[in-house]
Amino acid sequence: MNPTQSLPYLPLSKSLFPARSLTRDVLLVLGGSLIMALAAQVAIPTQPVPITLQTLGVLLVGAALGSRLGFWAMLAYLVQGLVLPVFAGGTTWFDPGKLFTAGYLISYPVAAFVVGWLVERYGTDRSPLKTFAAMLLGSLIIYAIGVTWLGFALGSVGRFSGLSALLYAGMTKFLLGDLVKAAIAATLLPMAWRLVRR
Ligand SMILES: O=C(O)CCCC[C@@H]1SC[C@@H]2NC(=O)N[C@@H]21
Repeated sequence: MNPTQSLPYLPLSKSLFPARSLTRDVLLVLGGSLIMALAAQVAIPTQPVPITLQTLGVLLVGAALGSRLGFWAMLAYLVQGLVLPVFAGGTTWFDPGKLFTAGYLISYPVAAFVVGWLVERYGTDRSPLKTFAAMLLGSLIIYAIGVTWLGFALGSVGRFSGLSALLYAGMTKFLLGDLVKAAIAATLLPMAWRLVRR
């Protein structure tokens, strides 16, 4: 049995396309990974970690696809990065900068799963405030994994210069942007639901 079957709320995509089929799921997963690839191209190349729209993409795709498909969409995105320039600023896994940003990328399936599960369990995407809170939790997961990885990566090349420098380079400088992204998601998702219910 599908473990998410008994959860009380449908994510947006399954409400729009209720007929279950493998084709629907594959198209949603590919669509989700395409949104990520596009979001990654909106990037400001700061060092060692760029500013990008990926976090907004992860959280929106996770909420709209639900836990299972959101997870698979992020996994598909990570696999595409082996051969296609789908990561920040048109890069692949073979870009040297991935030494520092791989932790963020690896966190995306986990964050999308958790945000999708919150939607399916509590209907968080129906309310701006709950969407905002779910986005912050998703971001926390991304930073927990991303910053930990970044610390080890900087250490491995002799560039680790203390916890506060690490937190600034890997998290603090992005926080204002994250609040804006969470606010955008908190506006878009409940608005989409209002349109769907018409
Ligand atoms: O190399 C990549 O494609 C991944 C880039 C990771 C960017 C991280 S995600 C969280 C934080 N917010 C941003 O805007 N940038 C960093």
